[in-house]
Amino acid sequence: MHSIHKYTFTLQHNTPILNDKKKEGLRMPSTPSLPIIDISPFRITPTNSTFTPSQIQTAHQINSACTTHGFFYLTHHGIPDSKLAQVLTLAREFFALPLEDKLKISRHDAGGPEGGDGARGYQAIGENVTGGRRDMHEAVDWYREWDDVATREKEDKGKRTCEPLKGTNLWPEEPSDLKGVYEEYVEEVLKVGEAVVRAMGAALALSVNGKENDEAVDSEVFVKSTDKSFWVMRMIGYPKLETSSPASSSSANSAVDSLSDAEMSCGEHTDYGCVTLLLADPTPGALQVLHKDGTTWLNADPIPGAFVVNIGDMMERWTNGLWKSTKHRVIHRGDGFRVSVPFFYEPNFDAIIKPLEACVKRSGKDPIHEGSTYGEHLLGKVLNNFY
Ligand SMILES: O=C(O)CCC(=O)C(=O)O
Ligand SMILES: [Fe+2]
Repeated sequence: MHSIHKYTFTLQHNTPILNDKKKEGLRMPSTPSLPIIDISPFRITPTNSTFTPSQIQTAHQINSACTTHGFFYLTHHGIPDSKLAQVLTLAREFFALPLEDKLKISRHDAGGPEGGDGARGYQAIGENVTGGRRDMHEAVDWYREWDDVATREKEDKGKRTCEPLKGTNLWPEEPSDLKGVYEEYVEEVLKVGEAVVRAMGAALALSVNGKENDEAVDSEVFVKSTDKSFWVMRMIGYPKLETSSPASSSSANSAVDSLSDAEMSCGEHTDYGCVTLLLADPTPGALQVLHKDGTTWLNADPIPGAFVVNIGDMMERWTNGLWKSTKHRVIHRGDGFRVSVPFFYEPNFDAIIKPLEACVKRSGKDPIHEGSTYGEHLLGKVLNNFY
């Protein structure tokens, strides 16, 4: 256990708050913080296989961030602030609608008469469950559309039943410009995702290749496996939690265990895919990231114009655990209604994800997984309510 456990972490300053008496004679531990990474060197398609000095610098920062935290801030990604603001404003406008309007695009179970696919659509507050507990948020999910969707709809001849994940996206009528703005946003954020996984490939190649390995990492491996990314975009609304704060604690377990199921905005989890690009409104103190020590929760407060980026379970599998997908959670006790729009930049549905040979050797461990397609992994998640 920590002898000093009452720290408040904020991202810009990371200042541990101690009372004056305790400050005296105390050697301050180094304060953890999430790194800030400029992705601009990787926004251009490489013309040859050598990296520029600025790419090498960014790649090293990515390797360090993914090894240490699995989380970082991403700047210089090319999406204007005005566009990010528009996406968040539209989310806020949608969630402010009467429930009956939001229910018009409800998510339904796959195979049922409503034509749901168990994945796309709106979930009201408390419908989403994480780790067996109801999450106090509402959300709409959109996925990459299938290329053959028009043919399938014709063949369906009005039966309106659907296999898991095989439906089409549900867009609200109001706000009327939401669909157009969000579809444009998807195109832009896909480019950011590509730049990030290109940088991650470079980071891995630079850190692993030539280090007692006869295998090398192809730095384009993630770009190739995500060129038809089966992405998910989730628009989330969080009402302020009404219940009182749990006993102040830096212990992950005691904090979680003392909460009833009504008290989590989004329960502790890792993301199940490749790379998450999180856009969130400025509400501080809501998103918390579990530090490597396994007990300290760090506030990942938004930095204006930056994405909070984290790696998911598929990246951990690819790297055979060299990079960890980190636990995080949302506890929104701040002011007002919080909105966030995470974009999950995922592998292609049929991409086979298994530990890269060079990473297996570097890790000195047996492969952590025998390999499966991303689609199989995702279907397992959908069928088990994303456990
Ligand atoms: O809203 C947030 O800040 C994070 C949401 C999240 O972790 C998720 O949807 O996976
Ligand atoms: Fe998450």
